[in-house]
Amino acid sequence: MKLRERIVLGISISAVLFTLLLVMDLQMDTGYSGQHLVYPSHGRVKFGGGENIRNAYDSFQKRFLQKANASHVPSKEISNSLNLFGNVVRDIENRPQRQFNAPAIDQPGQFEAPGQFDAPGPFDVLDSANYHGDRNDLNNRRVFQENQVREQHDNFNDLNDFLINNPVSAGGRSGRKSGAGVGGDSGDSGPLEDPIIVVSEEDSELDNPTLQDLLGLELPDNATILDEFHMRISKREMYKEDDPLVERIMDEIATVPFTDVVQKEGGTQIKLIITFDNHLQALMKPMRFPRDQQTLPNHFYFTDYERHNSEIATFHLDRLLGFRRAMPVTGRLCNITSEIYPLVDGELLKTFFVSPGNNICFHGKCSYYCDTSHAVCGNPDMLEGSYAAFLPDKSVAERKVWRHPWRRSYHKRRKAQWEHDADYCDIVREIPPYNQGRRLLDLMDMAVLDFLIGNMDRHHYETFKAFDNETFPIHLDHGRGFGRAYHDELSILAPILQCCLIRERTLNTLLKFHNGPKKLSEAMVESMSRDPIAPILWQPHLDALDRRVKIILQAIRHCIEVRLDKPTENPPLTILPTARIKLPPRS
Ligand SMILES: Nc1ncnc2c1ncn2[C@@H]1O[C@H](COP(=O)(O)OP(=O)(O)OP(=O)(O)O)[C@@H](O)[C@H]1O
Ligand SMILES: [Mn+2]
Repeated sequence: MKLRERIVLGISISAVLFTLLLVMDLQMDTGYSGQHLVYPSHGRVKFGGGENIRNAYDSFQKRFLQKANASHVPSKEISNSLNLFGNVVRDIENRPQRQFNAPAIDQPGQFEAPGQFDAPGPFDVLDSANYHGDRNDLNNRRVFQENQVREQHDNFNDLNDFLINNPVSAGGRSGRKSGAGVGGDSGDSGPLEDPIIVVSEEDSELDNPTLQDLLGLELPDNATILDEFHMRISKREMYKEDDPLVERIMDEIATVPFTDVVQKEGGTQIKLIITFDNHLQALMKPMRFPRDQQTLPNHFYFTDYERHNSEIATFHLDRLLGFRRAMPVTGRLCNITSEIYPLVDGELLKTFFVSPGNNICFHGKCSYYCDTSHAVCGNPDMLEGSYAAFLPDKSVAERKVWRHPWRRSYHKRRKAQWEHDADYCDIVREIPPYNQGRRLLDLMDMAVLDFLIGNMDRHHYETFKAFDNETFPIHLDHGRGFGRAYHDELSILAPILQCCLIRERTLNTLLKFHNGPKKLSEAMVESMSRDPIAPILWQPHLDALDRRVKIILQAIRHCIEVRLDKPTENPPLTILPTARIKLPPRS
């Protein structure tokens, strides 16, 4: 082939590959199928059609030319400019001894091993001069304490009334007469434009096929209990309420010997895929630091270490809230030397070492925190981790990946559209799959879950393809919750605050936990008490759960008051994250 022909061929292939890449990226918004979400330069969102080429170009500009916006993983350049690693090292040096993950073996008693995890009095850590959290949070702690003493219990009777009289069914939006039946206090008000509380069909048992039904799967003779669990995953939930398989799977994952350990490819932090003697598999995230260690004040949400206890606690929370959209997760203590080291090979094996303190460590390969100075270390070889039962293999049950409409920008200066567009929800409401059915309500549920745990890292979500669009979003990846016990991040509630929308059942559940007799924190302690590495949550995080339930209820109350033009005593909740000071201009 002549040189010219080769060049032409090369350019053609690049063009085809580039187009493919572009198409795949665009499809992410609609879960790899359906219509494309595109933003014209002004006005409302339109769907692919006549303007396809122009829109594709706009999207291309957004996604690629403004590259940092495109990914939830900050580039190396960003992390370097944050002096990320430097901060961590400094912080570890400054941290009081008792907070080390793996103290040298000649400091017995300092490691918070399961059973011995001596949940500190609520404020020990903060009272020490060495508090490593956000300084503002210290003030919040005082305010929260004072409020607790001063405040009378508000049982949100107005919301209860509204619940009884007002909800509209998910299919009934077209009528837009949702407020017509408003009774009680609000009986004199006119109809609402949009429903606030929606009765979803999820309570019904109808039309709830399982993966087994839809994929025509048969359980082989040697099937594991996890295979059985997978077959029963249904269109509306990962597992049925009180399904005995859930506890059985957690018990087995917590006790059965390992037979294989490999590192999970991709992702930002190290995760291991563990195979057990009974052929079950789990995704393991190792403990990084103790439960009372707050998010490092110099870390962004996307550079925060993941917390194994957050993965565990969030599974329990998801179940208590009645969502049942997460895979079972249990804690487990393992011996790195005898249970992991003999089973690993290749690149992972090369990263094992003994630290100067004689603890067994490894760091694996990943884009963050996978080097000697950020190794995972045992005490001296015992390591806590979270173990999430594996999802069905993608070859059995394919999943769709969706961009979360309220994802953050993952750029240290740029903002996401929802942060400066108060009407952002109106845009989302018109885009499939958010324009009908359950999906928008599911995002509200996800916001409830994320707000309660303080997770700011929900960039994508996944659904099972077999169930099409009228199915639950899988609740995955909760390693970044429970980092700041004295800060309630209202921006996580943006979907609820901007849409003024919540599923009736979720609101009922929140009211139930708020008014008791069992508070959410109590139900959580009870639910997590059987975990092998209980207690899972530091008391201030449990207190935060109860406090945040109330904030969500206040947000819904505020929505109703504004919609009904009622005088409101409550100031609006602001969704903007705490303003950060700016660097002064350089002369
Ligand atoms: N229980 C599970 N079983 C099988 N696969 C899982 C499970 N949990 C998560 N995954 C897959 O592994 C991927 C990475 O997991 P996860 O998001 O928890 O880790 P991560 O390091 O936080 O990744 P990222 O940094 O990309 O968000 C997920 O996108 C999901 O597809
Ligand atoms: Mn993640």
